[in-house]
Amino acid sequence: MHFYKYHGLGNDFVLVDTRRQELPVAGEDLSALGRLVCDRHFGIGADGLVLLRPVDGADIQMQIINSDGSEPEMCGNGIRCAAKYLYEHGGLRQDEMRIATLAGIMRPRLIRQNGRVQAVRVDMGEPRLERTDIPMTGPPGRVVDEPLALNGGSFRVTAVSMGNPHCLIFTAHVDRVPLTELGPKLENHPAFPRKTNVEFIEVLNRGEVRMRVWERGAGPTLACGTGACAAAVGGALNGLTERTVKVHLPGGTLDIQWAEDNHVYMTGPAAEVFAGEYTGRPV
Ligand SMILES: N[C@H](CCC[C@H](N)C(=O)O)C(=O)O
Repeated sequence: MHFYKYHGLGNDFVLVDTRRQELPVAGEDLSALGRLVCDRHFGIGADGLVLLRPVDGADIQMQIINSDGSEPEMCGNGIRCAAKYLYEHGGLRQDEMRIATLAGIMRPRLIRQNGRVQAVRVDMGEPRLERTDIPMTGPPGRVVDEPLALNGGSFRVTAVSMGNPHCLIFTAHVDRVPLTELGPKLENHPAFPRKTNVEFIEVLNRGEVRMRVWERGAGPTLACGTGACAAAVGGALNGLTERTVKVHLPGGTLDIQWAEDNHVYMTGPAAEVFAGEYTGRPV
């Protein structure tokens, strides 16, 4: 199976264009393929598998498989990588693209200089704030600075969906958060019927935050695009930031704008690392 390896600020993906080849899976067992391909010892190694497929009503469809084999609705860093791949290798020589995902049609726009893709600005659509849309259990309404019981205590959380669920916790010192202890407990908290991504956010000023993320189905990653979008929305909802925010992650910085049209725009890089052939046994 021919693949490309990309990353968005260190959040890395194996990218497979299924228009040109069959997948080495029996019976579409994509979960098993995702787990194997993403394994950093028994496979290629990545936070996720990005599959590009033909589709009606958009330029292409992007399907994501997390490294634990689960299938999320959307992936922000992944869609920037997909857009760059499509322009440079995938035969889509256009700057504005429409990529169908389970979270709806996303609209990346390439920012090019000297023929190379320097960055990608993605219209990530509207945030979902209603509790049932996160989804999260509890009474109807938004989840903004609400107590969530954990470990015998409670955390003040804000919940935002960008098609995939995000549990945001604002903290004074993000470097002191025991991410590997709290991440899985919050990811699997019973209040989130479809689990959740978890973001710890330190507000530096009204235009900048620092963030660490524990991703649903992937664990700690160096960056999370949908998480950065959720953080900008959550910061504004809590009155802590403006609606245009620089989100500093361990892997780098994303520029997020929650615009007046209620769409969230994410701008950041995408990097091609290598191309290769997966010659392991089919799954
Ligand atoms: N693990 C995430 C999907 C990938 C999101 C992240 N890589 C991004 O850049 O948005 C989830 O299950 O919702």
